[in-house]
Amino acid sequence: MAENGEFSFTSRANKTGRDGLAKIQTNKKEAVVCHDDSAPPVKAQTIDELHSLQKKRSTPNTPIKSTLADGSFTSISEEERQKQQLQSISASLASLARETGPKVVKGDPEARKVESQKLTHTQYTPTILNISDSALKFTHVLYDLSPAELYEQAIKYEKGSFITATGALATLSGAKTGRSPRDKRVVKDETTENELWWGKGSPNIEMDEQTFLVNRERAVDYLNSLDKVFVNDQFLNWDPEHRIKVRIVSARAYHSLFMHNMCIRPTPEELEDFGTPDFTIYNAGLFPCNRYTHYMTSSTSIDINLARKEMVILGTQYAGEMKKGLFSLMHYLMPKRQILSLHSGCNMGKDGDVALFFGLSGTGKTTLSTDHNRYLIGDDEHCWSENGVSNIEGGCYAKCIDLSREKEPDIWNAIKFGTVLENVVFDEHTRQVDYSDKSVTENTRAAYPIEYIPNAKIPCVGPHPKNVILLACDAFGVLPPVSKLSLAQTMYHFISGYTALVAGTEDGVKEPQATFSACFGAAFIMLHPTKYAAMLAERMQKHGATGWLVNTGWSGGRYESGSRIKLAYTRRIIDAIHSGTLLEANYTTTEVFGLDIPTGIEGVPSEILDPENTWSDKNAYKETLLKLGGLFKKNFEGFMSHKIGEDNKLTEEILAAGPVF
Ligand SMILES: Nc1ncnc2c1ncn2[C@@H]1O[C@H](COP(=O)(O)OP(=O)(O)OP(=O)(O)O)[C@@H](O)[C@H]1O
Ligand SMILES: O=C([O-])CC(=O)C(=O)O
Ligand SMILES: [Ca+2]
Ligand SMILES: [Mn+2]
Repeated sequence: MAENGEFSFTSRANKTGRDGLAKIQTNKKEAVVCHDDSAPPVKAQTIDELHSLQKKRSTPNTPIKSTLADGSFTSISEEERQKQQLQSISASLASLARETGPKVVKGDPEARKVESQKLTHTQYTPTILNISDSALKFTHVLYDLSPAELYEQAIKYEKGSFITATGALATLSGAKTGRSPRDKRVVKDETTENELWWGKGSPNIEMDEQTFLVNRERAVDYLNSLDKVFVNDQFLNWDPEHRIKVRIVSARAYHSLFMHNMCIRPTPEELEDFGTPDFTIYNAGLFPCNRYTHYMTSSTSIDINLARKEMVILGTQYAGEMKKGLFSLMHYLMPKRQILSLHSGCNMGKDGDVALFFGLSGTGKTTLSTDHNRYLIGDDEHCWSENGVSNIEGGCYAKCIDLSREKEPDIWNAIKFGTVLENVVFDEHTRQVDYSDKSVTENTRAAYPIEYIPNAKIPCVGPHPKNVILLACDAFGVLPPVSKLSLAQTMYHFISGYTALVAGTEDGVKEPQATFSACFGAAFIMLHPTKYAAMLAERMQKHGATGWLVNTGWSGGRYESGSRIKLAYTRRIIDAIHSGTLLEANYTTTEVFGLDIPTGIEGVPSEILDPENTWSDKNAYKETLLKLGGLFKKNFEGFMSHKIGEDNKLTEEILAAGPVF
């Protein structure tokens, strides 16, 4: 690896056509020479002409409509439509201080080099108050490019972009290979001060409007200083009544392709009628924030301004920031409409039975919602409204570490042309990915459109959930592989949001690290956790959903003596939940956590169902169990004074549903 953190594949990558192609010298008069190919000659006089034939122009879209003052529709010319679109993009990229937008022109600056002299740019020139050099410069916009075009852009201009053996686009996200929650700021104004969750435990770090504008200007100036920017206009939420229009302005083809895959892709007709976006992201990627700016504590800042409907990203190229930034937005907008937003996966059986999968990062939402025998509604972000469930996204974001074809065939097969593969390591020659390699990061990821999963349910909506499955990866090895929960227990564990991972291995000390993250996604919620919990309780009660706690972590002892529960067993457990057989099983109740555990499940060794059986040292088991119980209690102290729902009854039940000892 080179010192800049990027891979260098010296010889191979640089051999191709750097010097451009030489002009063919054709000589018509000498065409009598006998050639062994009998095909008609190519209809081009020069190589450039030949290349221009290769790219077929897309068939024009259906007639473009625009609304007249009297409400009737009229067709507008392609030229006029382009002009309107460019005006909208120019307005998006406008400097607020100078009150002027950049001169925006569509297309790749490289492709236009030759023609540029004769080209008349369709430009937007607003009333210019102050002219500066930046206002005289053109910014080329690569608008809603196709995956193929984005591949070309990435490979040509973004170091670290390669096509893997199965056709995916391998990329590097730079210095950041995960989100930066401590750099996520939200503008506190008169409205958000009262509406949002602030203070201890809240993910919303405050910033003021002025500072937001400073960062926004920095991002916009950076983007406008580039030769070209990428713009995606897309949707969030498959529920047509509550669809949100988002625009993403970014500096990298990687980011544009990532969002193309992760958000809902508009049809050409929908794109024509797109209009003004409801929310805009300015992703300046590697360009840092100014550390002398008020509130800045590092070179990274991810800033949300709900009033302005904008988000600015400075100093990180990790694409997950965009995805999860929009999720935060939905966690604000949806509850305002009485819709519950959830960090969960979701799938549906042949009979229409829907299951939600909650859990923190790496606990199995994507793995377990991607089930060959069920329809995938979504792997990570959903809404639960009066009408049922809907996916917020149009793609999946799967963890790839140790991915295997046998255990996760549908995810494996989704890693093909169009898929973004982040931070993986592959063979220099064959471009075969080594999924076990953690050299860049353990958080290797694949982002693919949901249709890449063969049994995806399109549109990604479904009826009210029947089962609510809470996933925890318990590295202490004391939580049972599955427990049936009462409503109060479901709320207790939902608010706790527990998981535990094994800490870093560098110094040989492997102590499980318990993490509690309210609503299994505290990093993304905007309101107090009890607001979401109350909505979940109300919906589960109304629709008769059953809660389950599934430990996808350790069994047979702690991390050092035990091992992670086999994925095959977890899948059998989940099957028994879906089929309804687990609801009918016999149960016993555990000590301390008071969890109801089944005595038998088809395809799962009965002895593992009660974790106590799997520990050879019973004292160590009890000690570890009490230790974890203590951590739960301590974490829940912060929620003791909050009421959940209309009456105090549920609140009291929830408080009593935690560990007792
Ligand atoms: N018993 C098990 N159950 C579920 N997953 C398991 C199990 N054993 C190992 N795994 C592995 O754990 C990982 C679960 O990650 P997954 O992508 O499903 O996380 P996620 O909950 O979707 O997280 P994120 O919100 O970060 O996307 C996968 O790599 C999977 O192969
Ligand atoms: O957002 C990410 O980087 C990955 C993810 O899904 C999560 O952490 O929940
Ligand atoms: Ca996931
Ligand atoms: Mn997630």
